[in-house]
Amino acid sequence: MVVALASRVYSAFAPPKVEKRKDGAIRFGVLGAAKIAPMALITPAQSHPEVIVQAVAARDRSRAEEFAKKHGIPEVRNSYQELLDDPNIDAIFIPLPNSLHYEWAVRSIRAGKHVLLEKPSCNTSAEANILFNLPELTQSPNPPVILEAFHNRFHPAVRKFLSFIEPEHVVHVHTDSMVSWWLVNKDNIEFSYKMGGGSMMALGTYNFAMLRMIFGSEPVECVSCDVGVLGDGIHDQCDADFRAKFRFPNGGIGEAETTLRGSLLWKPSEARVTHGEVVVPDKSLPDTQEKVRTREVTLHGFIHAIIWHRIDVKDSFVVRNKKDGQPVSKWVESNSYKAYSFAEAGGKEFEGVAGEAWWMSYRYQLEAFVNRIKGRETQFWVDGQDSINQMKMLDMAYEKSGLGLRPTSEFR
Ligand SMILES: NC(=O)C1=CN([C@@H]2O[C@H](COP(=O)(O)OP(=O)(O)OC[C@H]3O[C@@H](n4cnc5c(N)ncnc54)[C@H](OP(=O)(O)O)[C@@H]3O)[C@@H](O)[C@H]2O)C=CC1
Ligand SMILES: O=C1OC[C@@H](O)[C@H](O)[C@H]1O
Repeated sequence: MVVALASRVYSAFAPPKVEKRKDGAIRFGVLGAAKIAPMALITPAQSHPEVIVQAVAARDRSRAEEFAKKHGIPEVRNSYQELLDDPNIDAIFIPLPNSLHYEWAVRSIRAGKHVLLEKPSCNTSAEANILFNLPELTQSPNPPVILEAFHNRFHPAVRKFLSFIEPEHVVHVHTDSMVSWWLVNKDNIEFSYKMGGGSMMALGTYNFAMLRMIFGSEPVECVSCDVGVLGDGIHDQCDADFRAKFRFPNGGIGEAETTLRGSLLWKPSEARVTHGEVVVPDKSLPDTQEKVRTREVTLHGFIHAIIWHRIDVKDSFVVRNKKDGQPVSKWVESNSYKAYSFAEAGGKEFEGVAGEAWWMSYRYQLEAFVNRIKGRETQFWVDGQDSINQMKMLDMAYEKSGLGLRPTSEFR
């Protein structure tokens, strides 16, 4: 197991470099010399024959030059806008602070570029509503493609996990995620209100997306949202951690908790789903008895599945008398699964979906993004309405927390 992990992670971060297609490769421009850009785009692009990271722009040219040199990016532009104005650039990657996502995504779309937009897509649902309903996105022919970079949703582990879930029967979900305290400095954008900071924006949004996918619906209410702040009087509009509870249309409760000041050692994120009782047909039983199943499904590692993940499915069965509910027999069936590739995930719905065990979620995401641009089929996607709904959930939680929404841009 340790050898497999080491080999997988090594290949994920140092992937085989493939030859780029002479015609039709997508040329990316990157806005900002952001920390996440190598992992989210530059490294995954190395193994994609149809992706070339062509240029980068930073607020300060020398910073962009240094970044370009370090990551083998051939061109540097003097400003973000200059990159958007370049006719040789097909797609823009936006790993800017959250408060700038909306403006630069709108500018990119208006410049006719495809957009890979870091999560969360915007600062508020009001921004998301405008962005994902831009008229350019439905133009014909060849509308630009925009994708909120919810990388983990493209990983086979998440898709396999979802395949065990029966959304209408879900009664409770627990999700947690963390970043160790030593990875996030208080001067980072995560703690700047003006930049759209907060643990829900940075990390909790993954928990929220899991809840939305598990219930297969949108929350009707944020029942509670308790936040912790640094308490230094400077960064206190940003949640350093939170615990929220949502009610979904079927009456089920989804809980999410996250911290940006977690323990020294990493704990994989976790989503634990409890189903209510379901009567399972069983012809071998007499008419006076019924078989009932309750299922618990847990995904350990829903954000960084490439490092390690495990899916546990525990089915508890009871055969009982219909008349008085008295149990006749009880047993538990437990199984664990992993899915680093769609081939490993198995099953009809994953047949033929591309991937390698060493692909990071970002690489799976890039595959889908390119396929969309090329008009090919994509098995999984995050569409504009999905991103708008995601922002609505974040709005709900921030409103409930008392911290208030992150600032909405005045750019139109
Ligand atoms: N998908 C994932 O796994 C992750 C996604 N993210 C997301 O990516 C985005 C960027 O995060 P991260 O890479 O950690 O952030 P960084 O702080 O490393 O990068 C942000 C970039 O934004 C640019 N920028 C422009 N204006 C400002 C400003 N006023 N203040 C600060 N920076 C500015 C800077 O570019 P310049 O070089 O031009 O100065 C900087 O390089 C966020 O939206 C975050 O949520 C973050 C971590 C993981
Ligand atoms: O987007 C993110 O995903 C992974 C986390 O480790 C990171 O802090 C967060 O911003």
